[in-house]
Amino acid sequence: MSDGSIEMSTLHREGLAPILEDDARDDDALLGSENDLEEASKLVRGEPGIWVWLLVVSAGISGLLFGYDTAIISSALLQLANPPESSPIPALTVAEQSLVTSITSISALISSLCSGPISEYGRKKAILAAAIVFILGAVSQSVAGSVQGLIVGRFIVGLGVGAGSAVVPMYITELSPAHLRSRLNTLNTVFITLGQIVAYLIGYWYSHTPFGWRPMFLLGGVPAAIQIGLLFFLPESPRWLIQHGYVEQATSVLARIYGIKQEASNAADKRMLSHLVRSIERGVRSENELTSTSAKWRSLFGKRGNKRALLISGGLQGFQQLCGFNALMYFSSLIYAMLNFKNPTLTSLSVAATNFTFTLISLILIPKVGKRRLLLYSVPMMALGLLTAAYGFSHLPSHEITGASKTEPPNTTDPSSSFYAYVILFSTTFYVASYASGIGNVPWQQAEFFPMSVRSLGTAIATACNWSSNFIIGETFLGLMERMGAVTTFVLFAVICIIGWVGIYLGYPDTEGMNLEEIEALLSR
Ligand SMILES: O[C@H]1[C@H](O)[C@@H](O)[C@H](O)[C@@H](O)[C@H]1O
Repeated sequence: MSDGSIEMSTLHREGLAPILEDDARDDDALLGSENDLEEASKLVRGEPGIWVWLLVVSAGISGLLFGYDTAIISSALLQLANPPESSPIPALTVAEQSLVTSITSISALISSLCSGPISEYGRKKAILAAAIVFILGAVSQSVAGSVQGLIVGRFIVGLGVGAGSAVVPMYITELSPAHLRSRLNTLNTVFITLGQIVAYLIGYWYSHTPFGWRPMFLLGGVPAAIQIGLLFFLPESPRWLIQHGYVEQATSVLARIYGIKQEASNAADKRMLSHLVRSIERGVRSENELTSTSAKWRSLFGKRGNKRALLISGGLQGFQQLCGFNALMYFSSLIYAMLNFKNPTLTSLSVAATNFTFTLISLILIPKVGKRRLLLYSVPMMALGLLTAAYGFSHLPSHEITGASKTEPPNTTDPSSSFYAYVILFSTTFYVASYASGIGNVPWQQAEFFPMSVRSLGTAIATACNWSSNFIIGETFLGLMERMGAVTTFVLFAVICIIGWVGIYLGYPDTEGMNLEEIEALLSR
């Protein structure tokens, strides 16, 4: 049965109907604390333990690939811009370098928009499709014999990045028990940032090998192949299963997630399970009311709760990129070279390492402090870091980046220059740490804001806001530095942080520990 409806006969077959009917009779009782899945799960919760974490790790490989494929390009470009004589690809011009970098954001933008309809066929299938595309992209990039071939390869890999970035957080959100949801989603960002570190290390490893860019690209296919193997053991999202009438499978997945023994005769356990199923079923019912895509669009842009969800998640995703973090990720070697640091590649590895470390720290902080508070504390720190960096730049003899090959290092015989170079290094590191603690990962928890009926569509649009802003920053950063200078550029990013903070203060709700249905009710108020 895959028409999206749940027949009562199916429920009888599954043996759940009596329990559900019983629950329905007791609805009033359920409206108290039992209506809170979090509370209910505490009553009967065994330990979901390693199983849920393993699921997230398997799905998180898409995050690893996202990080790897977006970061490996900076090391590959260093080689492609200075190829050996025997190279079939002539040295890339600056315009070609920009295109090879940014084409990935464009295809990620396209595929994130298409990920909505694709994930309607199953979250697992969408993750599988992304993994296959990652492999195709890795192979086509590594065998490229021309600039056009490279561009096609980068385009393909971007399709995998975009689809994975939209579907995996949604899968994790739908699979996680309420009390672990934030943490498990942060784990996905930990994977993204780990992928970026791995990319820098592999880039560094192959930096002196002629045509080292080929293995750099090819290695991106390995985790994707592993993920395809692991996908056989991954369950489908219980929400998707219930939506498509597979109540029995959904029940057994939920039982494992919440650490409930399915065959247990324990009434509390059975009640808990049936309650979980019923609560998802409520969401599914609203899904079934919206069968056509146009009805979903109307609901997304027409219903108060959905409009708010879109504004919050899309706004946060846009802000995550417009605050300029990826400018550092992509161009920090260039900035540190301009500041005359001896080994700019290693210095920029410090950006990736700080990003990874503080994303890990936020894994612990988020459940304790809450996402809203963490954002409100960390975003002003980002602004402070940026303004301090601007202050450092203002004391350097030249604070303009005039293109990869034309950097003008500060006068190193002047000791104050190197002092201000360190001011910039420390303040940008501080900025990265503050970014990673909050805005670097919170936006990816967007799926929780959307009710089931418009979740895949809403998530897809919010993710597209991320990729379009990512593209804007990647394309304009060097131009801004060239035309306005580093001081103005960094002050501009600080102003964006302050505007973002005001938006968060006014609009970002505190959803910590709430189940998805409660969040829906909160946003519709
Ligand atoms: O959440 C991730 C993470 O912060 C990455 O480090 C960054 O490169 C991505 O653009 C972002 O979406």
